[in-house]
Amino acid sequence: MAMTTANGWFFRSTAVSTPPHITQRTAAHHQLKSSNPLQTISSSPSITRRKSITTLRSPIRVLREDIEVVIPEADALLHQEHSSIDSNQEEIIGVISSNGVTEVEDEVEEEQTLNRQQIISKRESTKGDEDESDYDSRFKLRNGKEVVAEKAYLVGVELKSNSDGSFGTEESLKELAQLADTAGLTVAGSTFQKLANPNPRTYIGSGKVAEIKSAINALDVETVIFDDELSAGQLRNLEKAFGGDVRVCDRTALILDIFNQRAATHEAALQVALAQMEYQLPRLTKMWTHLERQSGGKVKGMGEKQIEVDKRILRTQIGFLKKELESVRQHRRQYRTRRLSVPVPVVSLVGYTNAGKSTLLNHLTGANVLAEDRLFATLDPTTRRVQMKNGKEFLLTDTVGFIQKLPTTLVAAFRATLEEISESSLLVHVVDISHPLAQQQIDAVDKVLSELDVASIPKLIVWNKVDKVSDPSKIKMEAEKSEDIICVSALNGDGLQDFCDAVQAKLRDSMVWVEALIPFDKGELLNTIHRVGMVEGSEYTENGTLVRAHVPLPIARQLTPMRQLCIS
Ligand SMILES: Nc1nc2c(ncn2[C@@H]2O[C@H](COP(=O)(O)OP(=O)(O)OP(=O)(O)O)[C@@H](O)[C@H]2O)c(=O)[nH]1
Ligand SMILES: [Mg+2]
Repeated sequence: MAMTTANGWFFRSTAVSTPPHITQRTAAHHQLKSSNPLQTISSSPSITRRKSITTLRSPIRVLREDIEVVIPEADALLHQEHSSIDSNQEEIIGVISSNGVTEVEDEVEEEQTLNRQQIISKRESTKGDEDESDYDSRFKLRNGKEVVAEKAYLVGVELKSNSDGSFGTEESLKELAQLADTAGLTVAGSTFQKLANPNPRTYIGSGKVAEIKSAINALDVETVIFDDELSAGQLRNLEKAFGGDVRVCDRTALILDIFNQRAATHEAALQVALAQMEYQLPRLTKMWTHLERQSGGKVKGMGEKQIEVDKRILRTQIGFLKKELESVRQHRRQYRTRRLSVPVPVVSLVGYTNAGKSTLLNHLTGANVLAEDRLFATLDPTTRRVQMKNGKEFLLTDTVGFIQKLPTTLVAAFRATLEEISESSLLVHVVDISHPLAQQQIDAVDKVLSELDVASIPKLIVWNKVDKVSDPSKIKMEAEKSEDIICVSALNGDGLQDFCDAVQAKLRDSMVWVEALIPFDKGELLNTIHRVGMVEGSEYTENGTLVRAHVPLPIARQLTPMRQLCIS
């Protein structure tokens, strides 16, 4: 059965046998989970999957669904999905790959990996009732996409102890509004408060709580989003204080939600699921409240016990996820090793979200990676070959964007993906130079990079979107002061030749100087040196071709016996 609460919340019972308290689920989240293999609530063939819908829900409510669906079948589900992961993974790691964002493909794959138990539970839960059409009517078209028009109110806090001169509270709130928009929410209003210290009970002061409560009533707000991470107690107290069914969540939950919506590959989905569960684990106290409400009064002891059960279940799931992630990564490592054996230098694009990394990759390689004016358009690394006019080539990898206040659980979960960049020959830091907070964004990116052990990799800085600044020539003059900065417009192609030249010069610095005598029967090796190295000179001798060149390390290794030949 499905029912709609006063503010549009959807609840339905489930046919999967679960602890009695784990019975509520939301229809919107039902959709959300389709991008997450461990949470795949796929559907009968007639029910197609939607993307870009509002999926923001209290993390605790999300949690209940996770438990509900995954536990009975977790192991089977993991194995069942593995075959499809592999092909998907190969596609991503391969030299010429797609990041698999095509919605149609996702749907097909989803149907293929449908879990039997889920089909049964889905059928039973939909049998004879109207809940699908019920929540269908909730979706509205916005910017050509289906969303639930759900109103959010944003709250920021300026802590005196936190005046490190980076993002100001108002700027940070603006970014939070962009995040909310990306998640499909409508921002109804926002407020912020200056505090010496956060209130341990409600984070903000009681006066502010009352002010927000009035705004909630006046604006018909359904979700209040805080710009900083809140504790379980603060979340609970704020929900109580605001009353009704108003949901309270924080920036971290919002970002996790966006990642969950956007995870297009199995590895990304696993990483996000892991980050969500780790975020939820210390916030499980909400269960107790829920239990109290269900029984219509206090159920001391019982609730507490249930929390322990829930925590154990969650820890088991975290264990499953980590195991599965390890196996996916093992697979990725094999492809990486294979890729490294092809000695084409790898250049990684890093940068703040929305800086234009994917647009740059698309322009240089003719790729079709999703690039849009939304935060976190890209979650999975995509690698493509860039062929320069002079015949040289390198591999270009697009990566997930960074953001200030990046949830630590996410950084940890995505560490393996990000660590790929630590094996690249060059990092290209893409900056949206037209952004008013460009410097703060650069600092935020450098902060994440400093945690990733990439200090020894040469770096090139690209000031992108020069077409958007008010005085491009001034910006270009500024950039010319440093040989590590290149100005481009990834959108109209301005400066891309300079960019390729700068990449080549930087790559040469990371290569090894060799002089080697290549026997005539090793013509293929000579071709490779010309293709990926920088040949300074070559001459034919009786015994082969004598080359002097900068080459990538793997080629230098291959050339070792020939270098000895040359020396003797
Ligand atoms: N005017 C202008 N817009 C650009 C330029 N480069 C990218 N954009 C726009 O900026 C937005 C973000 O571009 P993306 O390429 O998706 O940015 P990204 O860095 O890959 O973002 P994430 O994947 O979210 O990390 C898109 O709307 C692009 O069209 C540029 O040189 N000039
Ligand atoms: Mg991108």
